[in-house]
This record gives sequence, structure tokens and C-alpha cells, in this order.
Amino acid sequence: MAAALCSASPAISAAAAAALGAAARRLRVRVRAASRPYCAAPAPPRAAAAVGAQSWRARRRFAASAASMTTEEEGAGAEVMIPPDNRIPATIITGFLGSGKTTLLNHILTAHHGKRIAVIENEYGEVDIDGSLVAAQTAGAEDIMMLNNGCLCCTVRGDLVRMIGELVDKKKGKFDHIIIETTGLANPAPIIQTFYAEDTVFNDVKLDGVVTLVDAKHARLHLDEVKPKGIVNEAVQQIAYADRIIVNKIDLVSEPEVSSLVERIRSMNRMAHLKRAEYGKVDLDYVLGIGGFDLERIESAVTEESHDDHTGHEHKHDHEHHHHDHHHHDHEHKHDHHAHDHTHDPGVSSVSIVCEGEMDLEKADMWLGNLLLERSDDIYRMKGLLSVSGMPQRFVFQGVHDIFQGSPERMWEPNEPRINKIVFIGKNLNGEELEKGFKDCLLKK
Ligand SMILES: Nc1nc2c(ncn2[C@@H]2O[C@H](COP(=O)(O)OP(=O)(O)OP(=O)(O)O)[C@@H](O)[C@H]2O)c(=O)[nH]1
Repeated sequence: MAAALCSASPAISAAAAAALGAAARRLRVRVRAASRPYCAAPAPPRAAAAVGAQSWRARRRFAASAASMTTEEEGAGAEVMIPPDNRIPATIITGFLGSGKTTLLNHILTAHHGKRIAVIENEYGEVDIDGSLVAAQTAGAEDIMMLNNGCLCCTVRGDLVRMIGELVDKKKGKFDHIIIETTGLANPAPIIQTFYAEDTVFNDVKLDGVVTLVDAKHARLHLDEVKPKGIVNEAVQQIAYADRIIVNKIDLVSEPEVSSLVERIRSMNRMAHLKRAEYGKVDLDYVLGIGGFDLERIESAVTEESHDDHTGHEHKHDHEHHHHDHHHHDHEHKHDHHAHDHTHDPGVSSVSIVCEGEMDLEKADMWLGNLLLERSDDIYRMKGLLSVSGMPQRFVFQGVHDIFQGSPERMWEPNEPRINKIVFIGKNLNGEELEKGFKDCLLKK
């Protein structure tokens, strides 16, 4: 694994104190946490002290903490309570061996976007400065660091934490974005979790998004591969965790082949945006600056729009559609005729639920906590947006297995329908049960 800095232009605007303050006010939850509290940011500013204190006491209770945040806000003003999140964004690029990760990275590094990008490479096997680092140097890399190589998902996660820490300590102000390229054989879950579970990372760096490259020619083979019991199929996992999917190498296959692959991918992950590409050529704002809480796909699951190739900008909210209570499961969707076709992808699917009404945050917190206690192995990822009783902001949360984290986000617009959404991606999901659990957390009228 190695890191390189690629320079281009503006400075990081974040004042360190503000970033830490913001981090202190974002609450994290780890269901199977040890006794140590997980909100270990330095003492928060006075206005947020109550929130910070509550989150220290109750790891699984974003409800109580957020409620107190609202109360404070009524007197202090929303700007005081929810400062901008100035942490450095980090993007994870994952995808099976040879799917085009390095090609995409080169595309990003050599494009004109004005961002200075620090790259963390995870090479499996021999230490290898590959094409991306060469590109980084060509594009003006300031520094290259070599670390122990090995599989990022298991042996060198500590190295990842140290490396990010080092980048932040020594290079802060010299880069605006971190990109981590994983090995093709990595399960990205532990890497994603690093951004929530490691205080030193969480305070300074936020996960911007997970970009998964899919090799249009070979993906089927990898997805179909039956693994011994207990061994995960990395290709499936990489799709399940994605925020953005790039079906790459479409020049090598026919259109019907791509379409059927796209449909299969959609059945596993309805939350991610998906684009087709050759040589990783996508608009950069498709992969950088995603923002952790992009929930547009949840809408599209409801609106039944085209299954194909959305970009963040093409896909506008249509609030007309929010008026339906809806639970969506790929196996129950309009493609019912496919319901039992998916014998491969061992039960990996997504369930999305959208409903109107006000949430009881305390109840939702309990429900999610208990659900993850029982099912965290199967629930790979979840994201949600809540309309919370008495809270003027949208409350957003996301989780990766047994870690979930939530915080108030922007204010609700005056005429914006107050809806609640949640998406689960995982194995053996029971849509009805999840929907019932979620809706039971609504305040009864
Ligand atoms: N035909 C075709 N070849 C591509 C495309 N994208 C990438 N390649 C080629 O596929 C090969 C593998 O691409 P890489 O970018 O190295 O893939 P990777 O995912 O980084 O590979 P690993 O690091 O081994 O996991 C290279 O020879 C690329 O030039 C594409 O869209 N079409």
C-alpha cells in the first residue's frame, strides 16, 4: 500500500477546530460496542456540549441526543448547532481484479478538476508502484509513501488508519480529497467501517462514497462463483456496498449482455447510481463529491423510473411520488417474473421503504439497534432519512453492519413533503418484516 499526493489547486477551507466540533456533534453508534464510548472527539464547543455528553453516555441512542440538539437549537439557532462538515472527503474505489480501478484512478488524476488528491493504494502481493502512481507523479505528486503491503481488509487496516492520520497531520492543507483504491480481492466492509469506527479517522475524514467498478465482460463469472460456506463472494460484496457503480469495459460486450448485467446489479443494490463506461470515463462529479447521504435512488425505487444509467444530476426528486407509502423489494418489484431467478448472488438484495409521517426517533433508534444486534452479519449497508417529530432538520443516518451513525442534516424546505426513507442492502432480507418494523416507529396519530 502506498500513498501519493497529487497537487493542483485551492486550499482546504476547514479550520481544524470547526471540523472537530462538527465531528463531535455527529453521533456514532456501534451496536456491539465494547464499554468504550465511540464519540471520542475532543471537548465540543459549549453549544454542543449537551449533545456530546449524551452521545458519550448512550452509544445506541441517537434519538435522545438528537432530541436535545433540537431543543438547544430552538434557542441558539440552527447554524450554531449544525456547522458545516469540513472534514476531508474520502472515496473508496473498489471492484474485482482487472475491472478498471487503476484506469479510473488515472482518469481522475489526470483530469482538470482543481482538486488535490491524496491516493492510498492497496496492492496485494509485491510492493508495486503501478500506473496510478506514475500518473500521480506525472500530475505533480508531492509525496509517495510506501507501507506494508497486504490485504487492506484484514492485515493492514491499522496501516490505513495510521496513513490517514499521517496524511492529516503532516499534509493537511496540501490536499482536498483522499482516494483509496482497494485490491480486487478485498471485501470493502472493513474499510468502510474504518471511517466510522476509528475516532482518529472519523474526526478528520468523512467517507464521501464507495465507487465500484464492474467488468462488463467478466462480472457474471465472478458473481456466479460459488464460494465455500462462510466465504464471501467479494464481487457480490463490492456491488452491495457501492454508492456509485460503473459498469466498465462495455466495448467488449453486446448491448443485451450489458443490459442483463445491469438488471442483475440493480437487483442487488437499488441504492447506488449506475453508469456504463469505457476505460472508466465518467464525469468526475459522478465519483467525487458524492456526499455520504445521497438517497436519490430510494426515490427512484419508488417512482419506478428507468433502471439505467443515472447520474446525480440527471436524477431530480419528484415530490409527487412521495405521497405513496411504499416498500420495495427487488424480488417483489415489477420484475416479479424474475423473483425466483436469482439463485446466484446468494440472497443479496435491497429493500427500500418510503412512508409519510413523523418518526419517533427514540423508537427508531431502539428498533435499528435491536435489528442490527440480531442481523448485522446479513445487513451489509443501510441508509435512511427521517422526518423526526419536533426536529426542523432532516435526520440522516447510515450503517455498515453493526455500526450506524446518524445526525441532523439540512433544514426541511417549507413545502417539502416530510417523508421517511430507508434502504437496506444485504442477505436474506424480509421486506414485510422490515417495513412493519420501520412503520411501527412512526408516531401514532
Ligand atoms: N477494452 C477495455 N479495456 C479496459 C477498459 N478499462 C480498462 N481496461 C483495461 O483493462 C486492464 C485492467 O485495468 P486496470 O485499470 O488495471 O484494472 P484494475 O481494476 O486496477 O486491476 P487490478 O489492480 O489488477 O485489480 C488494463 O489493461 C486496462 O487498460 C475498458 O473499458 N475497455
